[in-house]
Formats: sequence, C-alpha cells, structure tokens
Amino acid sequence: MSRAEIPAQTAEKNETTTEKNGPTTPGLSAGETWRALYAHFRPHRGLVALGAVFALVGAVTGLMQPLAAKELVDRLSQDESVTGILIALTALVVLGTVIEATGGYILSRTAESVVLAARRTLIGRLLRLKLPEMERSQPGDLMSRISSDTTLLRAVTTQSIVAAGTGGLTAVATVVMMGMMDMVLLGVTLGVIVLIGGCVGLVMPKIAQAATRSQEAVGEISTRLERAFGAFRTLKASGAEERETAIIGAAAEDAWRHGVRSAKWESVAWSSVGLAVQVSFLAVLGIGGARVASGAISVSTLVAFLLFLFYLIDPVSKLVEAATQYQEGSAAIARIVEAERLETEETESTEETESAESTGRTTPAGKTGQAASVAFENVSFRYRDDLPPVHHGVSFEVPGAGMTAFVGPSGAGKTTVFGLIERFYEADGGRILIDGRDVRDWPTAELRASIGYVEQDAPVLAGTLRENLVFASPDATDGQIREVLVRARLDALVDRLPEGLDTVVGHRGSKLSGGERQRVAIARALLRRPRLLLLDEATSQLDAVNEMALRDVVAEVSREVTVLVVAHRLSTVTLADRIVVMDAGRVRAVGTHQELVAGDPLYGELAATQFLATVPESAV
Ligand SMILES: Nc1ncnc2c1ncn2[C@@H]1O[C@H](COP(=O)(O)OP(=O)(O)OP(=O)(O)O)[C@@H](O)[C@H]1O
Repeated sequence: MSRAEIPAQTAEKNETTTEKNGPTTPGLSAGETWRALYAHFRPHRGLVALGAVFALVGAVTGLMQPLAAKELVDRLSQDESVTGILIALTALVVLGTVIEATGGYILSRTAESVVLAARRTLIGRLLRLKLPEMERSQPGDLMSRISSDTTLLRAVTTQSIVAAGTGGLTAVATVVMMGMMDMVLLGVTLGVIVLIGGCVGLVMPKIAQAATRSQEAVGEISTRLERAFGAFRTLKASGAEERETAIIGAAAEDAWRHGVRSAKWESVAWSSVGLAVQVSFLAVLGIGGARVASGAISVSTLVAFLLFLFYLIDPVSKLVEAATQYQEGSAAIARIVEAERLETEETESTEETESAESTGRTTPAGKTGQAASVAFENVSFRYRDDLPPVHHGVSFEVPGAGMTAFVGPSGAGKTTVFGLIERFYEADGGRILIDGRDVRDWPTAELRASIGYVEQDAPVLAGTLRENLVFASPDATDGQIREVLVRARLDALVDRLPEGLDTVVGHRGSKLSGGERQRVAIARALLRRPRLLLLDEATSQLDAVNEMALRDVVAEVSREVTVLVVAHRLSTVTLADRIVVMDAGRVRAVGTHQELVAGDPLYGELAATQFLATVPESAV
C-alpha cells in the first residue's frame, strides 16, 4: 500500500467500522483472538494457502529481477549481447505481475467467502436468539455486527495473514540476498530500518485505540438512527427532528474526530516507512559509493543492492499494513465472538417444524388437528433476576377447544401467559402443560407450529400483503389465502387495491390502517391452521362492524381450536366459555361473565367501568 492510499482507506474505514453500544464489547486475549481468527480462516485455509503461494512466487520473480538487472549491467560493461537477458527481464516482469494479480484475486475472493460464511453464521444465530437475549441487546448494534464487523474480518483473515506471511518471508529472503551482496551495506540498511521500525511500533497501539473509538462513535450513530427511524411519526409529532439531528450530528463529529486521529497515526506510521526507505537509500548510496570508489564492491553490486532495497519496500509495507489491519480487526473479532456467544434456542427446531407441517401438524401424542388443552400449574416467573416476579403461582386449566378470555388490570401478567406458552421465556417454577405435556418436553418448533399468535401490537412486516399472510405458513395455497382473507374481512380491501395481494404495505405496515394491520395479523395466524390460537387484544382497533364479524370468526374457530384471548372489551369477554381474572401476577377467579359479575368484586368493577363503556347492548 502506498502512502497516497492512506486517506481513502481511513475514509472507508469510517464508513464500515462498527458501533459499540449496549453491552460493552469484551476484550479477547491474544490467544482467544487468534483462535477466533483461525476458526473463520480454517475452512478457507486451502485457498488462502494457494493465494499465499501465488503471492510468494510473484515475490520470488520480483526478487530475480535485480539479479537479471545485475547481469544486464555486467554484460553492458563487458560489451556482451544483452538481448537474451532483456527478454528474460521482460518475461520476469510480466510473469511476476500476472502471478501477483492472480494471487490477489484468489485472496480477495476468499476474503469475500470468509465474510459470507461469518455473516451466514451470525444471521443464523441472531435470528435464533432467545428472546431475553434479544431484549438485552440493541438491534442496531446486532445489525452492525452482521454488516460492518464481518467486513473488517475480510482483511484480517486473508490479506493480513498472507501479507504478514509473504511479507515476512520476502523480507527475510531479500535481506539474505542483500547480505550476500554486501554485509556492510546490509548493516547500514538494517540499522536505519530497526530505528524507524521502533517508532512505528510505538504508534500501533494509538491506531488501535483511535480505531476502536471511531467504531464506537459510528455505532452510536446507527443506534440513534435506528431509534429515530423506528418511531418516525413520534419523532415528527414531538418536534424532535432538530434535537435528534444535533445528537446524531455530535456522534458523527465524534466519529470524524477519532477517524482523523487514526488517520494521523497511520500517516505517521506510513511516513516512517517512507522515511526509513529514503534514509536507507541515501545511506547506502553514500556508503556504497565510497565502497565502490575504494574497490570494495563493484558498481553492479551497488546497483543490485539498491534494487533489493527498493524491493524491500513492498514486504515491509505489507508487514506494516498487516499490523494496522490487525489493530482494527481485533475489535471486530471480539464483537463477532460476543454475538456468537449469545444464547440461542435449540437448532433442531427448523427441521422439526417442517416435518410437523408436512405431516399435517402431527404432535408426538398423535393429536393431528385436535384443539390443544392448556394448563398452568402454580407457575412463577420473573423477566430478570433484578426485577420483581410477574407471576406468583399462576394456575388455571383450559380444555381443548372453546374460548377463554384473560382479563385484569394493566400489568397483571396476561400477555406474559402467552409468552410462557410460546416458550419465549422459561418459567422459574411450576409447570405449563399443553395436551398434558410439559412445554419443556416439547421440541420448541413443534410446539410453536401448533400455535397461532396475534401479538398486542399486531406487527406487520415490510413487504407485500401476500408475504405477510404466508409468513407463518409459506406453503399456503391461493385458495387457503382467499379463505382467510374472507374470514378476516380483508377480501374487500384486497379487491380494492390495484395490486391486490402484491401491494407493498410499507415499513411495519405503515401504509395500512391500525384495524387493517390487526386483521392481517389475524389472517396470518388463521392461515397457520393452529390448534391453539392466542389473541392479545387483537380486536382493539377494529371498527364495530369488523369487530362483530371477527368475533363471529373467532367464535367459529373456537369450535375446533382452543382460543385464548387477552380481552379488554366486554363484547369479546361475553362470548368466552370461561374468563380467567388476573391481578398482580395471580389468578383470582375463573368463571363465566354472570358468575364473575356476581362473585368477583374486581371483575365486577372492571365490567362496570371499562368494559361496559364499550359493550353493545345486544351483547349483554
Ligand atoms: N420483556 C419484559 N421484560 C421485563 N418486564 C416485562 C417484560 N414484559 C412485561 N414486563 C412487565 O411484566 C408485567 C406484566 O406484563 P404483561 O405484559 O404480562 O401485563 P398485561 O397484564 O398483559 O398488561 P396489559 O393489559 O397492559 O397489556 C408488567 O409489569 C411489565 O412491565
């Protein structure tokens, strides 16, 4: 790498470096860093070795050029023919260039493969993260590990290793050749290089420090931007554009400052290399000239030595480049390792899901298509050790089929019931039984294949309506899609849209209304043909007509499927076969609407205030 490339490299680094927020990136020991590096490098070691061989052969052809040049000068001074040697010299130059270019291509291609493999592994792991791990992390930070950190891996696992290897070998070979030419001149050269090399060594940790800080600042930008884009309407409605711009701008300035600092130290390092070469040239020229004058060495020896000195620039530059890239890459490797160590769910899941789906959702108990029974037995649970318990011995039983409504004040732990059934979290005590079998004994994928879950905020993903509908059941036929569209009262909307099911719904479904989003989420869950349907206030944003229609659908579904619904509306609750009243992490009563109005004061109070305000007369 030449000095002229340094600014461009620094700029690129600023764009591709990573953020460091959320959990602090742990430092890896030198041994751990190497082991992590080796793990990424190992599958590609054959190709890296091939690239290294090409690089070495290219370097050797380069080394032979001074010898040919020496022969040329000798023949010229003796008035001999130089045609043959000229052809040889030209061939060496062309061959060297071709071999080096091929080696460079092999290495760059392998580097891309290293990045691809690392990205695939990380994507696979991060999408299988346990929910609590995801909640502890920053999505922006995790994304940057897949996009930016892996990019830094590219150079460290291929070019750097090869550059250090070939650069080291070529440097040793060049030094040996120089020693064979003249030991005095070699002593002078090495003296200058060691002196200035020491200064470069002092600068290296400063590059690492500045690069890490720059990565952190770039990470801060990603996190802040992710936050702003994630709540774009709130940002605008709050008039927070300028404040956020200033905050993100400050982070950008931070990245710039550290980037500039890194560029400064890199510049010092590269200037030192240039200085070492120039001072060596001058010293060799002066002392070598004197030795030629005194007859100690010939002119051709001096010329060859100077050429060797010239060829020493490349391996020394490679060594410096490898050291610089290592400084930058070690932080990225630490962050990748940290992400790889995050706890994931068991991986047998995918295959098991597929087999469960392809065989028509057969459970181990052979209950194909049957509604699932659900039971909580004295379940206790807290989200984190430092948080108070959310469930204090929750118990209830729900037989197969029918609708069960969960009601209770906000924060009572109703949604948490669903999270535990889905095994997003593990209960701390007690048992959760589906079909009489502890959820911990179910393969997670098989368990989830039996469940249709409509979350509280009815998430819709960016993409088309069709992609959203088949998200949980990719093999659904057009006929099945049409059927759920009608059931979820989406058919009129789809018919109205010029692009129908292929209409793009925007980021988080922002081009749909709240009620449409909820209906899409319900249709998605129904398309999965679940045995257990979990609806978390899924009808809260529906207008009266659509709500009534969906209530009928849910009532119909509940004849074959067990439906659990977290309900805030009396209209939903009155349809339920049973109502579970929760308060402060406990089940305080179970019964029908009439029984509870008469027997449970809290339910009576809820029904008299919140529910009754929205209940249509016909439903009471
Ligand atoms: N992922 C989480 N991490 C930590 N605490 C959580 C998490 N999710 C919920 N909680 C807390 O657990 C408690 C119960 O939450 P849950 O969502 O189950 O209540 P809910 O009864 O469904 O309330 P609402 O009717 O308002 O939706 C609340 O105090 C909430 O702050």
